[in-house]
Amino acid sequence: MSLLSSADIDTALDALPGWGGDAADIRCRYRATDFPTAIALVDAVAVVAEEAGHHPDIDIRWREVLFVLSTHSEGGVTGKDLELAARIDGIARGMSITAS
Ligand SMILES: C[C@H](O)[C@H](O)[C@H]1CNC2=NC(N)=NC(=O)C2=N1
Repeated sequence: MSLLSSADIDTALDALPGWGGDAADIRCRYRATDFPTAIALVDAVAVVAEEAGHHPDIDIRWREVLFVLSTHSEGGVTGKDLELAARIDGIARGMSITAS
């Protein structure tokens, strides 16, 4: 997949509240009610990431989880990252977890 411009990324991220980024990577920090729920979010994301063969960088701090996506082979953001961001957003919504 080819690299996306900052303008393309901004437009796509309008549909994903809480997500932001630039041509280098896209990111969102979610805040769960507690630590086990944050880990459950990471666990659910791990399943779809493994299926997709595309894996977020994840920073877990108590009940907050930061997901950072980029396509390493391309050196920036591609459609794969937008697809995974949309999947993560859907999982978080399903668990009633919102961006912090
Ligand atoms: C061979 C394998 O599919 C690649 O190394 C994948 C693994 N997961 C990945 N994840 C992310 N976020 N970016 C990549 O470029 C990437 N490459």
